[in-house]
Amino acid sequence: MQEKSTQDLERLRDQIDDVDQSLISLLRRRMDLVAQVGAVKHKAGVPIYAPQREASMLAKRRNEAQEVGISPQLVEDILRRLMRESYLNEKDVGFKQIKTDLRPIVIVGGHGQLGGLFHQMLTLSGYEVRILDKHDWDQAEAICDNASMVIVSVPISVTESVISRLPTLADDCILADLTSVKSKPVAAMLAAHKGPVVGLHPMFGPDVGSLAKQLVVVCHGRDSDAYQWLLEQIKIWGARLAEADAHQHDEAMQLVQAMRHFSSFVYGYNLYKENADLDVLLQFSSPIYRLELAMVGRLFAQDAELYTDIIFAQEHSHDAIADYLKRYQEALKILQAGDRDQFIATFNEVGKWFGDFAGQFQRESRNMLKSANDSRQI
Ligand SMILES: C=C(O[C@@H]1C=C(C(=O)O)C=C[C@H]1O)C(=O)O
Repeated sequence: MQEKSTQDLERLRDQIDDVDQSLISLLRRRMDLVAQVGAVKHKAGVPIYAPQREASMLAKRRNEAQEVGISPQLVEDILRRLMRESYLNEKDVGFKQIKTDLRPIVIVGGHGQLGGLFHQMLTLSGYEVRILDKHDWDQAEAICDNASMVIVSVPISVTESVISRLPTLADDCILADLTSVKSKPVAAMLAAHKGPVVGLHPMFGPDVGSLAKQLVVVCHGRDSDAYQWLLEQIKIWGARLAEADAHQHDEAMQLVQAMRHFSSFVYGYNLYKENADLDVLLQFSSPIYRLELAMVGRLFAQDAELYTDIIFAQEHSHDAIADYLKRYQEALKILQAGDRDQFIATFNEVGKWFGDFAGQFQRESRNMLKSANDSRQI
C-alpha cells in the first residue's frame, strides 16, 4: 500500500477506535441506569423482564435508525443483546419476596445443578432455604421439620422413590418437583402428601444465567391457591409460565425432548462410528452445519445419565422414535429409487403443512445463522 493510503487508513482507524471508546462509555452509562431500574423494580416487586417496554422501545429505536440510514435490524440486534445483559445485572440486586411470612423451604437435591439454581433464586428473593441431599437422609425429618415447601429436584430415575421416602410433611406444606416428565411425579406427590401439590418443568438448563424470558411449565396438582405466590415469584424472576395437563405435557415432550435428544445422540454416535474428522468438518461447515454440530456437540458435553433418563423416562418415546425410523426408511427408499419427483412432491407436501410456521422459522434461524457465522474464528 502507498504511504498516503496507509496514513489515511490509520487516521480513519484511530477515529473508529475513538467512536468505539465512546460506545463503551455510553454502555457503562446505560448499565448504571439499568442497575437503578433494577433497584426500583426490586423494591416495587416488578418483574425484571418488561416485554411491553421492550417492544415499544425497539419500535421507536428502529424508526429512529431508519431515519438516519442505519439498518433497523442492526439496532434491534444490539439492543436485544444489551437487554440480555440487563437481565443478568438486574438479578444481582435480588428480587422482591412475594411471600414474606414463610417458614423454611427445603430443596431435595439442592446441590444439583437445577436445584442449585432454584436455591440461588429463592435465596436472592429472601427465603430461607435448606438442602436435603443424597447423604442427608438420616436427618430428613429434621431438615423437613416445619418446612413450608419441599421442592424435589433429583434425577428422573429416582424422582418417584425420593418422593415416597419423604417424611410426613405439614398439611399446609407445598410439595413441588422440577422433573422433565410430569405425570408420574405429580401422581407420586399426590399419593405421598395430603397438602398442596404442583409439578414444575423448567424448560431450560442450569446454565441460563437469568430466568428472563425462560419458560416454566406448571402442572397443577392440588390446592393451587396455596402455591399461587410461588408462581408469582417465578414471574418476578422474569420467567413465563405455561399451564399444562401432565399427560399432555409428557406427550409433547416425546417430540420436544425424547425425540430431539435421541436424534442428536444418533447423529453424534454416527459421527463417532464414521470417525469423522471434526476439524475438517468445521473447516468446511456452512453456518447451518455449524449450528447442527453445536447442537449435537453440546449434548455430549453434558451429563449422560440426565439425557439417558429424559429419553428413557417417556413410556411411549420408543414408539415415536420407531415411527421416525419408519419415515427415515421411507425417505431413504425414495432416494435409493432415484425418484426425484416423489421427493419434491413430499417436500412440498411437508412445506405446505408447515404453512406460515416455515417462514417464521426461517426468519428466526436467520439471526442464529448470522451469529454462528460471527463466532467463526477464521
Ligand atoms: C431496564 C429495564 O428492564 C429490562 C431491560 C431493558 C433494557 O435494557 O432496556 C428494558 C426492559 C426490561 O426488560 C426496564 O424495565 O426499563
